[in-house]
Amino acid sequence: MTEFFSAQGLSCIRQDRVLFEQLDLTLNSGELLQIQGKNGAGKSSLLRLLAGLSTPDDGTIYFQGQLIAECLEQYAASLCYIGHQSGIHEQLTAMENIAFWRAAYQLPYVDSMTLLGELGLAGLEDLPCHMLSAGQQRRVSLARLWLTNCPLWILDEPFTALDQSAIQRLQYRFRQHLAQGGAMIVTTHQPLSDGFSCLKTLELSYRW
Ligand SMILES: Nc1ncnc2c1ncn2[C@@H]1O[C@H](COP(=O)(O)OP(=O)(O)OP(=O)(O)O)[C@@H](O)[C@H]1O
Repeated sequence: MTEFFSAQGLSCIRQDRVLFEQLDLTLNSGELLQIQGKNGAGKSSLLRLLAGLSTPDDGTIYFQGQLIAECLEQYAASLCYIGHQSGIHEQLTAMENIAFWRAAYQLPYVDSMTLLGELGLAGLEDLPCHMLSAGQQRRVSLARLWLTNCPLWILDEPFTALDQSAIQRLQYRFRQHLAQGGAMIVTTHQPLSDGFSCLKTLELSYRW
């Protein structure tokens, strides 16, 4: 059977420092890989490689049996990557950001008011996002996870700036995605709650 996602022999060098080398990982449908490590260990750098946003110094990455370097467009269409940056248009409202993502990614209709209400943003739908707090902006950014039908999610510190209720809601969404056969790779300094039966962890050690 074709593996869902795998990487072999990955190396990454930044400013003459080897962040990691000869790194292997595999991910199957329904699995969550949590990448942990100290500040500067190379977690975001690894995620950017896995998302196809940068090129490894060595090694190969496969998605559904194909080298991602050889199918980047198709890979990008299967991937929902949310990095440190919120990725929202700050001059636009939460409603307008959702409308933009729906149009850009040709996503099916969604009741944006209801979704924003579920995300705890009721009453704030029509404010430009630059007027929202950091946690509220993060919630708008993460609304994409309720819109997307991409099978692979790669999320860099998704819990940053979120309060406990938003973290719980987000972890519930993670479980839905995994139960539907999706897979995800996440960096977080926060422990995940119980209930992730298919949790793998990878500890990146800080190398000098
Ligand atoms: N584009 C780049 N050019 C040069 N150096 C970089 C680049 N990206 C990252 N680095 C360096 O690589 C190292 C690892 O950075 P990275 O952001 O991957 O760490 P991290 O584990 O995600 O850290 P944190 O937990 O603080 O987010 C850092 O020392 C950083 O300065």
